[in-house]
Amino acid sequence: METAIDSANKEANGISLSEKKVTVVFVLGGPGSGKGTQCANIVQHFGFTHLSAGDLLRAEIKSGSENGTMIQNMIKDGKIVPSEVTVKLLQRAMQDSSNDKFLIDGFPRNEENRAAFESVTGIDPEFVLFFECPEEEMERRLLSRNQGREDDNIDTVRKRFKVYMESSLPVIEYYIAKGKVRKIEAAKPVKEVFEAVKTIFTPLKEKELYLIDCKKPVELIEAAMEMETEQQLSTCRGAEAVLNLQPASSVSIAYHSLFGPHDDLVLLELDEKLLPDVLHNSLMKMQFFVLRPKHMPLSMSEPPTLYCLYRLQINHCCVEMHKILMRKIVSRNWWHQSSKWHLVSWKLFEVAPRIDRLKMLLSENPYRFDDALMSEELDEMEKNNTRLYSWSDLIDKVQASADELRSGLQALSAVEIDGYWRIVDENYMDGILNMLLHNSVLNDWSLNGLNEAEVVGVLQSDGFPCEIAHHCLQVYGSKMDDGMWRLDEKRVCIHFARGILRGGKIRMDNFMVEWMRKIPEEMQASFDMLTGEVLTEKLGIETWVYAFSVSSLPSAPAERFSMLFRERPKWEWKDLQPYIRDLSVPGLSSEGLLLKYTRRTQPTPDAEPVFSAR
Ligand SMILES: Nc1ncnc2c1ncn2[C@@H]1O[C@H](COP(=O)(O)OP(=O)(O)O)[C@@H](O)[C@H]1O
Ligand SMILES: O=c1ccn([C@@H]2O[C@H](COP(=O)(O)OP(=O)(O)O)[C@@H](O)[C@H]2O)c(=O)[nH]1
Repeated sequence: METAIDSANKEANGISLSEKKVTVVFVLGGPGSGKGTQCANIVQHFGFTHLSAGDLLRAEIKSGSENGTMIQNMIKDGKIVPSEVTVKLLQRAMQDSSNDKFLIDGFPRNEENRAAFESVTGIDPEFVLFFECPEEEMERRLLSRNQGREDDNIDTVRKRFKVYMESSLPVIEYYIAKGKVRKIEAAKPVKEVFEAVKTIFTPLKEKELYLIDCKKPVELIEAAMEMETEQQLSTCRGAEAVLNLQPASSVSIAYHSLFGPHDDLVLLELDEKLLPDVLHNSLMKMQFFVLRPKHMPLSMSEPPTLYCLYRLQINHCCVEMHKILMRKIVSRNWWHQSSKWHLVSWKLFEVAPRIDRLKMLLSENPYRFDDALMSEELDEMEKNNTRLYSWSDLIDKVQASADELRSGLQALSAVEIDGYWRIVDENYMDGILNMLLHNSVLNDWSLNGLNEAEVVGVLQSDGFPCEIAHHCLQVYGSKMDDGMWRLDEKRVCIHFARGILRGGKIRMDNFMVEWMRKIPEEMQASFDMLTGEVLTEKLGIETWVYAFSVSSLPSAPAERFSMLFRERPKWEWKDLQPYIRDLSVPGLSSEGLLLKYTRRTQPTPDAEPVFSAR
């Protein structure tokens, strides 16, 4: 019904459909599936205007229009009224309304309806709400609808079902292929059906969103932001889209029936706490699942990070992420049964792993001399209270695959002690390295041919735990083919340089003297070794040197560049390069990175280019 305010608006504004941005949701489903009933609920909760094509046609008959008799006969026969009539009625109703959100119920009923609406109004529906209901249930409902409708008799009902199967279902299939269909299991009680409907209409921001991490880590926060742009949810290519996800690309996937029979995917189950809800078909909980490409093996001994499901809660101003560990695999049959699940959209977005988080976690509680003393006595209680992380804790907390985590741990020189991954305190490492070097002099060991058992034995007798002694060899040396270890000149020299610079900025000449004094006699240090570790600065005629290690910088490019430009507003390429060469952003070359985050200037054509903040 047009309200007084509606008419006033129309008069004042003369709004035409093309001038206002209109949101349309098509509500489709067989006759008696409950479209009208649920539309009334949606109107109340979500502020849409309900336009029932059938009601508009019946009103047209009542109004005594010239088409009245034709429409009446068609309805009596369960046939579809010509598109031009229906589209005109719908168009007029939308124009006459001051609302801009419409539920169009019972239309388009065939391909011709759909094409005519699209070409006349230029409107593409936001999505299609599809009520799926068995025919017997629809028939039962129609025959007891009791609204005095001429077409709710068994003969016309059968004809309507036939028309629905032949003409209307293809329209639904058309929208399924476009990823626009949100299917509702409509044979349940009205209230339950509405619960499912509600989750579809609830604005994304208020919803808990569940993202799948397929093949590669997924940037959840960016993904969530992207999801807020509704248009981007519309492109959907089903399971193919997941399987073909290219690095650095993003794709929206609506979960729909095209997924179901896909042979390459299996469904994985997740947190046990959620299982009862899912199994009992509580539609509210249906967002929880994970797709796993079948060709990827799943090892249950290691949590399968590659295929984890993330739960995202978007509050007013912050985005919180929880990863839910999967605990069980659910059989494939379950997947097939899942066709009744309602539709959820995801956005996948590939990014580099979050290794910074690993550094942060392990730095909370580095392994120190005290730990070595108390390791034996540390009971479980204490271990739980101190921040220690096992492999599975890290897999759970760091957004990276198992391989990426492994190389991240290696880059941090982390070591597994008593089942927990630890970074060893620098002073402690300094102590053990010095002890090794001291023993090499005492025992006349060559730093190019260290016997593992002998070194570890001696270090143990000096009070270092066996794991730490092995770790020392690993961090500062490499194992040779003959099983002996050789200390790596560069790594040892860098270690001592870092130790000196921990005290702060120092004059270059003093630094060099002290550095040479510290390094073992057999080794040769050169300042080039410290690329990416130190920066120099001219103060008057003196050159000073200070620690600025690439390993202490964040791995996210934006943060990395901001830190670099905070350190120095201008960088020459030779200085900058060591600090960015490890950055990797899927889909972005190093040139691309520079373009994105720096401004390049070249005072004269043959001068070195200089990079500053964008
Ligand atoms: N979920 C439901 N369970 C039982 N009866 C229902 C349900 N939804 C609707 N009905 C009843 O079924 C009949 C058909 O519903 P209606 O909303 O008019 O369907 P449609 O608009 O799809 O033709 C109505 O009498 C309605 O009260
Ligand atoms: O776009 C439409 C919508 C309805 N109808 C006619 O109106 C009847 C009743 O449709 P309605 O959607 O009101 O009833 P339902 O199918 O939901 O029971 C249909 O059988 C058709 O004959 C039509 O021709 N075009």
